Amino acid sequence: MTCPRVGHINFLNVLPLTWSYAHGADQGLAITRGVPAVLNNDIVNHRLDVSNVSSIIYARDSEELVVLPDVCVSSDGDVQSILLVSRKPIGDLRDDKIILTAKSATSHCLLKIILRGAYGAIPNYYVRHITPEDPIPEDAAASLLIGDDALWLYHHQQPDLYYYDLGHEWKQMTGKKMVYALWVANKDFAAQNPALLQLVYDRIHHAFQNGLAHKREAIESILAGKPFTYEQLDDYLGPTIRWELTEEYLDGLRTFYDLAHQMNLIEHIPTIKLANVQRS
Ligand SMILES: C=C(O[C@@H]1C=C(C(=O)O)C=C[C@H]1O)C(=O)O
Repeated sequence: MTCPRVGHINFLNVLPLTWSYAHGADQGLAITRGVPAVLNNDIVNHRLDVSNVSSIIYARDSEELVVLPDVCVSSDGDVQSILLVSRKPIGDLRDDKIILTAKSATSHCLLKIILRGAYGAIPNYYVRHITPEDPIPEDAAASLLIGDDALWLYHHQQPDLYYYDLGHEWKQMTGKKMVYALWVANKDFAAQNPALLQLVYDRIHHAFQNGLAHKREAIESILAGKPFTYEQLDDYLGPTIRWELTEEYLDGLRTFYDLAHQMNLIEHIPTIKLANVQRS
């Protein structure tokens, strides 16, 4: 049996899954680790069979993909790790230059929707590699960071800069939950390999449950190599980041797709097609 090729975004926001993969759940899976922008590209180009990807990618390629049920990366309000850091208050940004992290896709759209919809601003956006230690280049007014970079920045705020949590801003603007990442499978892989698809779904779904049951151990296992305290990660993983793709989260995702479409960020509003697996 060939191993399904599975992508894994190596951010702390999926630590329960990372921990489970390190404790046997990766058996029989060929796992590729990377940042969202790279894995987004890999799944669309058939270099992966299943991956967690930026949620906007499904809207851009929904004809080729199916969504795994029950798992996602989301928040109901504050997310801590999708952050706009700015030299001026958000309401004063107009046609300024804003740098977008090259790691992301969903947060780029989320920021454009929020700045246009809630603040009437249409800034000039540029995609670049940025580091949390020096987040806003000289020539720019603000920067957007995601993942562990943003979480670090969230905990190391400078008094002369302004910080905006986009999960918070989204909730304020729409009243909805927000889904940042989905697990998707290539449609051909799903159609031709139903047993392997079921295996990957079971593995990922159980791995989250198992990783969460070992939350303390999972956090302690990575503390030495990461610039966060136990308390910061305990708060981030669970109350803040959510992983259940329930109807309420799907509703938030549909609103995101609607608004992205209104702003011409996606060509059509996709119907969310769930993969045909036995739910566990
Ligand atoms: C919550 C987050 O969501 C991430 C944001 C993504 C994006 O902006 O494309 C992709 C995957 C998610 O894991 C985060 O960055 O911490």
